[in-house]
Amino acid sequence: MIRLRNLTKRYGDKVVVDRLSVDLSPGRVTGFLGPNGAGKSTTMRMVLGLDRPTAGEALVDGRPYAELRHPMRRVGALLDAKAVHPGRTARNHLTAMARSNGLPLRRVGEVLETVGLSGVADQRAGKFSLGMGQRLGIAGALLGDPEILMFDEPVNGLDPDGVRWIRGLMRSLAAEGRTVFVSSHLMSEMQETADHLVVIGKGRLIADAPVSEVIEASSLTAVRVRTPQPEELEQQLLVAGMRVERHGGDELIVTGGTLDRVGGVAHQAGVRLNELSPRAASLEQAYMELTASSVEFGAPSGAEQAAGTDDRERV
Ligand SMILES: Nc1ncnc2c1ncn2[C@@H]1O[C@H](COP(=O)(O)OP(=O)(O)OP(=O)(O)O)[C@@H](O)[C@H]1O
Repeated sequence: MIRLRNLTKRYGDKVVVDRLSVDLSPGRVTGFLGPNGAGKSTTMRMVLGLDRPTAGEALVDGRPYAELRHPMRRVGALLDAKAVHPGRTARNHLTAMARSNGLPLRRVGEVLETVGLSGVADQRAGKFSLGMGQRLGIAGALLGDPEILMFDEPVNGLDPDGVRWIRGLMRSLAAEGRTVFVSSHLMSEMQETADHLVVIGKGRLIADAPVSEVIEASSLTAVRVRTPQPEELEQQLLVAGMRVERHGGDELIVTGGTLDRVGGVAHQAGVRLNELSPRAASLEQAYMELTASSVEFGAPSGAEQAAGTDDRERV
């Protein structure tokens, strides 16, 4: 378990991570999302003791990383896949890591197998493609067979096959009861891979919730209803505080209410329904709304203009 308590990092005047308090639980993949510069890498670096918090703390199994007796057996991380000596072979790189951390050398062969690099284990890492480099970085993270894994943008630059492989790997690590914490900018990928999300913007917590809740909270998540009595139902839904759009003769698109609530209102009003179905927003749409006011770099998006600034309160 990773526990962040009021974790704060300042560089000069700039607050990069701002009083972040989150628990990352075992047995699930937690996606770590936020616009460029939001503070994701800095947070991960503080968990690993690579950056010192200005205030607050990042605890691994109740202790700061620096106080762990066998850190690589507790936490494995991929932060920068390029942090490998280019002249070393994959096997030598992992062997050196295993030796310096007191890990059994048999793990080298095992993790090379897990990441699919056994066939190129004796080639120099400097000659590796981006995807092979990522796999080698992941092998390093797995070397100590740790309960906690952190991956900073692990699918960066991977082909679809590699992306699918990483998804399967993370799911299986979580299914084994491990804590998996992964940052990514690929929302469709996170929607497939993560169980839970931590979203930050400008260093602050915006959301800490299951993926399904983040999506449900989007204003674009709606309920589609078809009824032969659209006027009557619209009236009752408006009275119940929901928003209704009429589409065609018998179709209503309802926002601001769950499937159950819409069904309940129809039932109470004695309105017959021919269809009652969810229209889920994508995680990307939900994310764009949530972070609209936290994007530091880049042009404002359509979602930002549409979403206003209060949406982050909803999750
Ligand atoms: N050593 C440093 N000195 C000064 N500022 C830094 C340092 N490291 C990071 N920052 C600043 O902290 C902010 C957060 O950076 P960080 O890399 O943690 O964000 P991120 O969410 O991982 O971004 P990205 O998605 O672009 O990787 C940025 O504005 C960055 O410029």
